[in-house]
This record gives sequence, C-alpha cells and structure tokens, in this order.
Amino acid sequence: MLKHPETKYRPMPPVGLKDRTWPDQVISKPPIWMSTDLRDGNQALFEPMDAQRKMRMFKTLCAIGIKQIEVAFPSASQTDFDFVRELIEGDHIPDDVTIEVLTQAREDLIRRTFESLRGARQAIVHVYNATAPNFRRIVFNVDEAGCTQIAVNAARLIKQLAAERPETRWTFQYSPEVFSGTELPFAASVCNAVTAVWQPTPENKIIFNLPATVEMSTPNVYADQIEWMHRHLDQRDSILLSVHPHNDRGCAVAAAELAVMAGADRVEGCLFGNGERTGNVDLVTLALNLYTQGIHPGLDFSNINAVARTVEDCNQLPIHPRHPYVGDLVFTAFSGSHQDAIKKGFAAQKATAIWEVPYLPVDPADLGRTYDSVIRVNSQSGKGGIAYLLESTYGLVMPRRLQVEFSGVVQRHTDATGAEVTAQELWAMFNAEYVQTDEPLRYVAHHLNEHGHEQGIRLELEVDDRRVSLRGEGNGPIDAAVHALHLPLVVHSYEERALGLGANARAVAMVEVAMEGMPVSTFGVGIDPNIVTASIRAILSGANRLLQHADQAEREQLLKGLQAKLKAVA
Ligand SMILES: CC(=O)SCCNC(=O)CCNC(=O)[C@H](O)C(C)(C)COP(=O)(O)OP(=O)(O)OC[C@H]1O[C@@H](n2cnc3c(N)ncnc32)[C@H](O)[C@@H]1OP(=O)(O)O
Ligand SMILES: CC(C)C(=O)C(=O)O
Ligand SMILES: [Mg+2]
Repeated sequence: MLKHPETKYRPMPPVGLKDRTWPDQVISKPPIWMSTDLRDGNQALFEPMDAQRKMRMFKTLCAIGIKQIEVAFPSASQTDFDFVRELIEGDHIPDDVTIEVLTQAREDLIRRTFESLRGARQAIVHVYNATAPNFRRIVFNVDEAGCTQIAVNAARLIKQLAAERPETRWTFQYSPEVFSGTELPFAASVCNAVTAVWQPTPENKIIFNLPATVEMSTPNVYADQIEWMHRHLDQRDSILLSVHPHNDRGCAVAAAELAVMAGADRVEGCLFGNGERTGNVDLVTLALNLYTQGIHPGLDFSNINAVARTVEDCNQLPIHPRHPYVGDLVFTAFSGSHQDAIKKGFAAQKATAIWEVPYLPVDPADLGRTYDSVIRVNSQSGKGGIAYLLESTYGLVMPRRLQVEFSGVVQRHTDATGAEVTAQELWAMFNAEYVQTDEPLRYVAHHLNEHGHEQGIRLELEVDDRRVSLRGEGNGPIDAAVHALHLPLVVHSYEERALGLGANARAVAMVEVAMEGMPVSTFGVGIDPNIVTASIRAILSGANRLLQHADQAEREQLLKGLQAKLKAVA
C-alpha cells in the first residue's frame, strides 16, 4: 500500500445539498423490486447460467413475488436471445410479471433487442450509456453533447420500434451508467433530454435508473445525489426513479435504503448480493430489513433456505455462512451470554406477540428456519446454551445449579478438544457423567415395604462386584434408601421431571448431595420409567460421584459405615 494514497486516489466530493430532507424520512412501504439476477448477476459468473438454470432462476424469482425481472442482454449472446424467446413462446411469464432486457445505446443492438421481444405481452426495454467524465473521455471520446446525443438517438429509435409493435405494452428505461461518478447537472440534463423524446405521462411512466455502477462514496453522498436528481428531473410525476447500487465499498444495502428515503421508487439488485465484482445490492437483505421494521416487503422468503440452495445452484457460488438472514450461522449463538439471553428470550416470547428475543433481529421461524441450530456449544459457551440444547432436543430441564456444574464438565471437554459439541454429544456426556455412574455402587433392584409409620426399603446393589442386600427406613423411599446406604449422605435438594410424553415417558430425578465432613456437594441423576427407581438411582449417582471425587483417606472414612454393614451381612 502507498504511504501517501492521496497521490493516487481522490476523495468523492460532497453534493452540498444543504436542505436535504432524506435523513428525516422513514421508509413506510417497499420500493418496486427489480431483479437483475439473470442479467447483471449472470454476466458476473465464471460460467453464465445455461438455459435450464436461467429458467430455474426465473421461476424462483416469480415464486418469491418479484414483478419486474431483467431476464437477459439479448444482443450479447444467442443463449440470452433464445432465453427471451423461450420465455415468450413457452408462455412462462405470469400475467403480473414484466420482463426487462438490457441493451447498449447502439442501433444494431437495439434492433436485435426488440427482435427478441416479439410477441411479449409487456416488456421493459432498458438502454444505457455511460455518462461519467472518464467514460466520455476514455471510452467514447465524446464531449457532453456527444454523450447526450448517444442517449437521445437510442431513445428515438426505441420509441419508433415500440410504436411498430403496438401488441406489446412497452415501458422504457434509461440508465446513465456510472451515474455515481457523473456531474449531477449533466446527469439530469441527459435524463431530461431523454424525457423530451419519450414524453411520458403519469399514466405511462418511464424509468430512470441511477446506478452506482461503482460504489464510490459513503451512502449519504449517494442519497444526496438521488435527492438532488429527484428534485431536478423534468416531469418527475411521470418518472419512476430507480436505483442500482453496487457494493464496492460494502455499503450497497445502506446506499439503497438511504436512496429510497431520498426519493427512489424502485431498487434493482440481485438475490443474496450476487453481481459484478462485490455484487449488486442484496434484495433479500433489503426486503427482510423492511420486514423486521414491521413492513411487509411484498416478497416471500418464508422458505429462505430453499431459495438459497436454488440460487447457489444457479450461480454456482456459495452464500457466506454469515450472510444476513440466510447464512448457516446467523441464527446461531456460540458465546455463553448470548446463549443465555436467547434461551431466556424464547421462554419470555411465549407471552408476547412483538418479537423481543435478544440477539435475534427476526424470528427464524418466519423464514422457515428452525430453532434447532439456534444455539451451538463450544469453548465460548456457558450454561445457557448447554441447557437450551438439552431441553430443546431431549426435554431435559435442569435445575440451575446442575446447569452450572454440568457446564464445567462440558467446558473441560471443549477446552481439551477445541471443537463444537452437538446436542447428541452433550446428551452422551450428561449420561456418562451422571446417569451411568455406577462405581462403586451399582443399582440392581429395590423392594419397598411399610415399617410401622415408616417407609422400609430393601436395596439390592453390587458393590465392588459383590451382590449385597441392604435395609433402611425413613420418612419416604429416598430417605429410606439413604439410610440403607449407611453413608454420611446429606440430600440438599431434590427435583423430578418427566422426560418425553405418553407411554414413552420416563422420570428424571436430580438430587444435590453432600457427605458430612466433605466441603463439596454434587449432583446425582437417575432416569427410569419408575419415579422411585429414578430417585434411588439419582441418590446412588450422587454418592458415586462424591466418592469418585474424594481422595483415598476421605473415601475410606466415608465408606466406613457401609463396609461395616457389608461385613455384618456377609
Ligand atoms: C455496468 C454494466 O453492467 S453494463 C452491461 C455490461 N454487459 C455486457 O456488456 C454484456 C455482454 N456484452 C457483450 O457481449 C458485448 O459487449 C456486446 C455484444 C454487447 C457488444 O459487443 P461489441 O460490439 O464487440 O462491442 P464492445 O463490447 O467491445 O463495446 C465497445 C464499443 O461499444 C461502445 N459502447 C459501449 N457501451 C456503450 C453504450 N452503452 N452505448 C453505446 N455504445 C457503447 C464503445 O464506445 C465501443 O465503441 P467503439 O468500438 O466504437 O470504440
Ligand atoms: C447497466 C447498468 C444499469 C448497470 O448494470 C450498472 O451501471 O451497474
Ligand atoms: Mg450493474
């Protein structure tokens, strides 16, 4: 990079529109959408779409609800010409959709363009010539008058050829290419010269499309340019003002939005921002930005994944995983505090209509996306995400302190592997850590019996591979089981819940236990179709985990009572 970029690059001068009104405008309705996926998008591909892919893209655009579709540059290639013919002759164009075609402002190309449209019910003929000073000087070698003449001659020819084909309902469109780099008074004067030829009326409007062929400025400058044109075009009420932002500076979406605030009626762009270089403005993002403001864009993205896969197939280009609204990762939270807030947000959302889930600007379900992949767990995650995945996938609702304890187990795993953990892996870890913990005490069976006012239990266990039978009494089965174990076990908390529904439902019991004389407490979990069995298994799980965490001396001390009992029953 240069030490002094000012020796090579010039800043974009401001427009100087002191009384601009666009900053105070609020977009309250969608613009007219025009898709140029099949033209600007198509011309920017490694391999332009073949006829089959073009048709697939066209049908997708129609299904989404786009009513103006630039389908080809018919004079550029036989494929494009034939595609227009196929659309018309095959009657593939819905009545409420208007196809559009692009041509340079050259007589032979314009004639061929009209040829491609023979028999169309309605069509937009779009003609362009570059108006920026470097193009006038370098590409065309004409002065301002010469440049205007190119546009005017083309406009005249288009008007004449349209008049010869009254069976088609024609709309005329003119683009001063590289408008973003054109002096505004000159851009307006070329457009006004074209208006004088086409003589539009409010009932029969023409389209002036003002492209940021190359995005050269901050979006506010583009908005000023559009507002300036909005004020200086002749017969503004007979003109649809269109914008066509490219994304060279990464601001095309913002530029389009500000341009609509500045007076644009129509936006040209491509799905997911395909197009020359860094792309045309992304129509999907624009539409869904409106949607999240409570304004229906008039386009249907209720199955956005299907649209994305089709577009990827047609363009043979992948969509970035972080692309707004559609990327694989945009409804995914990795970090703990985000996961926690999203989990709480989904729970709170059940009680309110207005979308308020933190960190998610849109309900994924509105776009046909599921909550399944909302939360992912890696080393940046906390208890919230883990709890959400286990709850949403397996119906396991953990008490808060168990969430904290288990997240430590997961954290050790993710720190060691560096990898993301799926819900299935979390469930396996949870089972291994709690449910299947059967060393040194393994549950075999239990038998309850009444013992006066007390609950009696006979507990069959395997202890260090030895089958034993232990008896205990208490004020309920759990208390009786604790006494039967002859361990200094204290139960701090107990929770039971159902896992699953109906005949397949199982009980999950979660206990927080400690041993007298040991400073730590831990959780034990039991799962069983029978609630008492689940509870006893939970007690054994907790006891085993405490014993596993104890050092040798502690372990011997804790097991003293049980060992004495085992000797006595031997
Ligand atoms: C910003 C955009 O996206 S614009 C659209 C770009 N898309 C395309 O170009 C589609 C593919 N294009 C093509 O296949 C070809 O360019 C064609 C078939 C349209 C024309 O091909 P050619 O006749 O070989 O001309 P070429 O493309 O080289 O254009 C150069 C000539 O056209 C002139 N020209 C370029 N653009 C325009 C225009 N909009 N209006 C009038 N003349 C133009 C140039 O001044 C140059 O004239 P010169 O030969 O007298 O110096
Ligand atoms: C032809 C015009 C509208 C164009 O694609 C551009 O300027 O980017
Ligand atoms: Mg373009």
